[in-house]
Amino acid sequence: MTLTELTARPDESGIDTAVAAVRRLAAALLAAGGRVDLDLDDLARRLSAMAGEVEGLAPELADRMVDMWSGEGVTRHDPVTGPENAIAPPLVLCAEDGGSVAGTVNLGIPYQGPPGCVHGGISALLLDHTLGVANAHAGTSGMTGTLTLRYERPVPLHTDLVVRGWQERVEGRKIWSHGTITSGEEVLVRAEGLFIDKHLARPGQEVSR
Ligand SMILES: CCCCC/C=C\C/C=C\C/C=C\C/C=C\CCCC(=O)SCCNC(=O)CCNC(=O)[C@H](O)C(C)(C)COP(=O)(O)OP(=O)(O)OC[C@H]1O[C@@H](n2cnc3c(N)ncnc32)[C@H](O)[C@@H]1OP(=O)(O)O
Repeated sequence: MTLTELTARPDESGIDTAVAAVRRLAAALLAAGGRVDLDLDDLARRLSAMAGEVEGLAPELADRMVDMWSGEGVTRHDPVTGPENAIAPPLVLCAEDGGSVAGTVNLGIPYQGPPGCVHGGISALLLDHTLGVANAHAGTSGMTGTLTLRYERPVPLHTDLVVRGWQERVEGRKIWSHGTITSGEEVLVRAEGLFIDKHLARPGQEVSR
């Protein structure tokens, strides 16, 4: 089966690799903690200088927003799949037979809630977005109205997890979608979402789908 990718796979050069380095640094700082044999004040100065260098190059926010939301932009900057977003794992979602979408992700300590486990809000974030992509894939999408999660088992860190979503049914402007996070055969989290077919205008464009 050839999997159709619905979200952006990170590029191996350019912005995606710079963002991947930032993601790695955030995880490394969290892993190291404050009691390391390193001049953290000096490190902070060097990192702040780098941040200032990039900030100084950024276009006007309004222009950047137009750029972000044009073309495939929707898949590049979001906090779940976006390779340009350092807080995204990032999750790559593919279409599956039967209309569902799914991707595998392995989450480290920046996403920790209970000891050694993924934070419940992170599970909700991954599922909210995955259901949204499943809706877009099915052809009728909208904004999340209500999202209900059932946390069946603790979600382990440092483990391959499959995040899956599919659209159940559409009635008028209401879209019901379901999803799961699984490890092997075991369902760890179940989600039910009620999305409302409403679309905000993308910056620089009329309302679009
Ligand atoms: C990267 C993110 C991109 C987001 C793009 C969005 C679209 C997708 C496009 C491409 C897809 C690609 C990727 C997308 C991936 C992820 C998507 C992320 C999703 C989000 O992250 S999105 C942010 C969180 N989300 C909000 O920020 C919503 C704030 N909220 C509102 O904007 C309104 O509140 C709204 C629109 C919900 C309703 O407003 P409205 O005025 O259109 O609705 P109205 O009153 O006409 O009700 C009509 C019928 O829906 C029922 N109803 C109303 N509200 C309900 C609710 N909350 N729950 C359950 N049922 C509800 C009524 O009870 C009535 O039912 P009935 O007809 O039976 O009486």
